[in-house]
Amino acid sequence: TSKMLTISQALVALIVFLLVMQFLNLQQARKHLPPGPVPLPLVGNLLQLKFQFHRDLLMKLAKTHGDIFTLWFGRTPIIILNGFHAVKDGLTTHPEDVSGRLLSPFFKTMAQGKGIMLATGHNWKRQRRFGMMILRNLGMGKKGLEYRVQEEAHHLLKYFARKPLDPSFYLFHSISNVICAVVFGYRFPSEDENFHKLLKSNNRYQIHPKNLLYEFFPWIMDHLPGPHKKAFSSYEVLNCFAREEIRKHLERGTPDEPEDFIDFYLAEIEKVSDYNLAHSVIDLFLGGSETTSTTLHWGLLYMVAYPDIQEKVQQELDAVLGSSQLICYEDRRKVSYTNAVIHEIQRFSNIISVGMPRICVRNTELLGFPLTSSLYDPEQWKSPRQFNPGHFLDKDGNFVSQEAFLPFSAGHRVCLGEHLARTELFIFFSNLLRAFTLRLAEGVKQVNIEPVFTSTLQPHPYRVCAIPR
Ligand code: HEM
Repeated sequence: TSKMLTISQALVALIVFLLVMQFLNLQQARKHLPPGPVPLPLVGNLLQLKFQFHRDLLMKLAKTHGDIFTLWFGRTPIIILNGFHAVKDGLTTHPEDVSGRLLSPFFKTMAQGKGIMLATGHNWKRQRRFGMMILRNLGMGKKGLEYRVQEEAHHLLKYFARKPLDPSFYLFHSISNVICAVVFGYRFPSEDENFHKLLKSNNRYQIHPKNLLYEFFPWIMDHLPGPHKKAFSSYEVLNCFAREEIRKHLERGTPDEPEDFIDFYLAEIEKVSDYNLAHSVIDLFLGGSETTSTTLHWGLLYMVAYPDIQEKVQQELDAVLGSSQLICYEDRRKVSYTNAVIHEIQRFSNIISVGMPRICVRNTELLGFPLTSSLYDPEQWKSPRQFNPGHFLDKDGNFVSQEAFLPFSAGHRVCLGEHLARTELFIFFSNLLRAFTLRLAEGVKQVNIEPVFTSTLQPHPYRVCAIPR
């Protein structure tokens, strides 16, 4: 036993030695990076962060360490940019340098660096340029993007006439249908079984704290059950669906006038040698569904919480747009107050409170770059923690845009769907408020405007009565 003891003592001593060495190495590495809390061996700052990136905690750390600070994700340093100036400078001063995406084991297994959102370097550039060109081409013509949005808004009004309801599913359904129409060329009826499968897959694709285990031990977790397996199988459902749609498009051949994203892509396939289409399709579906519908979900809740603001929007819409005119995105210029309210909904809900990680492509010691939003920067907004459409109005009530309004991020990877998202927000919101007055469902006394922290910030579930006007 004394021999055993010495072996185990030697093991313990070795482990302690390695931990101390790692601690010292970390201290050495920290000297070349922005300041930040002291990292521990193995976990870095993950214990202090409670294994998540929480907006308020990050903003608190910025108060102590400055607007550019370093956190350690295990042995990987991650630079956090906080507030307008740090975010803007960090993403736009050398935009090319920070245009990489952190391809962690979890995301690597999922998308293999293909498509747009999780790709880096040459492949990303080509897929992104291609995606943007197609969306621009689809924007033109009678069946263009705006037409699709108007069509979906029209369907949504029918659902809202049933009351009281939890609006989240209907919003999500309509917004994903816009993407389906754009990408696949058709919309799904609400009862379609395939569509429900797709929507369910979208919900599961989230960065679950438990998936962190996969980031550290992918080779072990590959053989164990857990939320990572669910996320992978959901992604596979989307992947199969996308591939099946591509097959159908190939079978029927490309029409002379391409009608949807897949048509355009296939018409160009000879010019783009490799096959990233399925992943680009998934990126548009994932990037374009939950984001916009969650923003609208917040918007309706704020209207219930602030009925005087709701009434002012309705008065403006009635006076300027009338009760039956088809609402176009261009109309936003005529309704300053409504436009300001929509911007304030995006600012205040701050749904992507910690942005998508970037990596430096020039620096060999790649750094991650999640960033807290500039939307709550006290130096940029009069009352950052209050819902106040005045943030976007001058003293005469005209709409004014604000530099610090960066919900779609900035630089070379700025959101690809920004124009579509803005069109959707305006057309959906104006149509809903023109048609209905929103009130809390009977018996519900309180409105909770605090967020639930998931991958995007979500409102707590609520039910509204949509009273036809
Ligand atoms: C309110 C709605 C939306 C918000 C707040 C939003 C926000 C964002 C943000 C913050 C990023 C990360 C940019 C970065 O890396 O810095 C992003 C990327 C992206 N978004 Fe959106 N988005 C919205 C709607 C959409 C829509 C409708 C689409 C689809 C057409 C879309 C497609 C994408 C894609 C493909 C990317 C990846 C771009 C790249 O990595 O190059 N988004 N979005």
